[in-house]
Amino acid sequence: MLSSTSCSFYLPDTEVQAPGFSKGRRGGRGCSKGRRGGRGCSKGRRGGRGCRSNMGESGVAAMAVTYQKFDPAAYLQYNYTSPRADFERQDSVVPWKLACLHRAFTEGDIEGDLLIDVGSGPTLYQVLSGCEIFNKVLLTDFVEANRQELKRWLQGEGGSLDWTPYIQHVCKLEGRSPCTWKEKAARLREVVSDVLPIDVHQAQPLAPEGLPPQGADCLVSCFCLESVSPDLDTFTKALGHISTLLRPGGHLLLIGALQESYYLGGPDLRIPVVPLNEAQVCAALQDQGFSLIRLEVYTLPQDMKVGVDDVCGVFFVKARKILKEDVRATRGNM
Ligand SMILES: C[S@@+](CC[C@H](N)C(=O)[O-])C[C@H]1O[C@@H](n2cnc3c(N)ncnc32)[C@H](O)[C@@H]1O
Repeated sequence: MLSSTSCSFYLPDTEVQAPGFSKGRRGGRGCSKGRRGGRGCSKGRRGGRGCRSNMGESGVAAMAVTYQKFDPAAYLQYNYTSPRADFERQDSVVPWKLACLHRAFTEGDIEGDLLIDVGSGPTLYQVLSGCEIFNKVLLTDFVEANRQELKRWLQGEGGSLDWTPYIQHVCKLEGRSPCTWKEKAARLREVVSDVLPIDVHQAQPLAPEGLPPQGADCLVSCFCLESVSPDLDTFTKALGHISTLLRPGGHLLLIGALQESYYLGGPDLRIPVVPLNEAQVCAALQDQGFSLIRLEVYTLPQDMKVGVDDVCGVFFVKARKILKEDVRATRGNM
């Protein structure tokens, strides 16, 4: 059985409930430890707004420098091979992420033309379900080496990781034979129209050329915002920046680390992460105009803690960008 739970949160004006979910074995708040809850001047629910300023900005600049040393092949080896990606194991984290994404994409409420993946890194797993729904998918990353890694796979040159077992696994989730994996790989190569540079710390994270003015129909982003933000305030702001890429009413699928303070982006490259708990994720979403549909939590089994980070769990969020008229109605009620 997966160490997965769905959670309910009661925010000031929103009841956040996981519809149609039964509580998991742990029945509650997953891996919230309350042990760190933010860095530097972060305090309480939102993490001390008053102290943002130079600290956040210099932290962002320092992270940009650190990321120039990111090693795609090492990162893939640490996080996307066994035991974290063991398709024979029900409680392995990668199959859990693929199942969350598959379910979210196939519930019938996500549709449109354009899917943007924010901070793709060197990975493709996050768009394996969405590529069947959207005719256009944009992959994005800050680091040139990651964009090159993705382009190599898209051009059929292989790459640092063999994605075949991932594609086969998603074929199975879709009720198809794993033997059809080549069709799915071809579909992905067909619909990914570009691999673009992005910076989530900019008010306009992507160059606007070629993007529809109304925004994408769906965003997916995995392990990006908390891994590039020096504090909770910067994380929340980055969420607001990527929200500008999404049309009102569009969906956001967000996967991230819980209570993680660092991960390895290469041998000897410790990248700091803002440690988050579920309530902070929910508060940031509400702050930036998202209405939460579902939050699920996966707790890492002991043997999945392989020493490349201090992650404790993983959250999966399905949310919707609030329509302008709903924002007005919400404000009217305040
Ligand atoms: C932990 S990795 C996540 C990669 C991948 N999405 C995954 O699920 O494994 C964080 C990614 O954020 C990217 N990144 C770093 N700074 C960024 C920024 N300012 N804006 C957007 N992405 C950034 C990194 O290059 C890296 O690929």
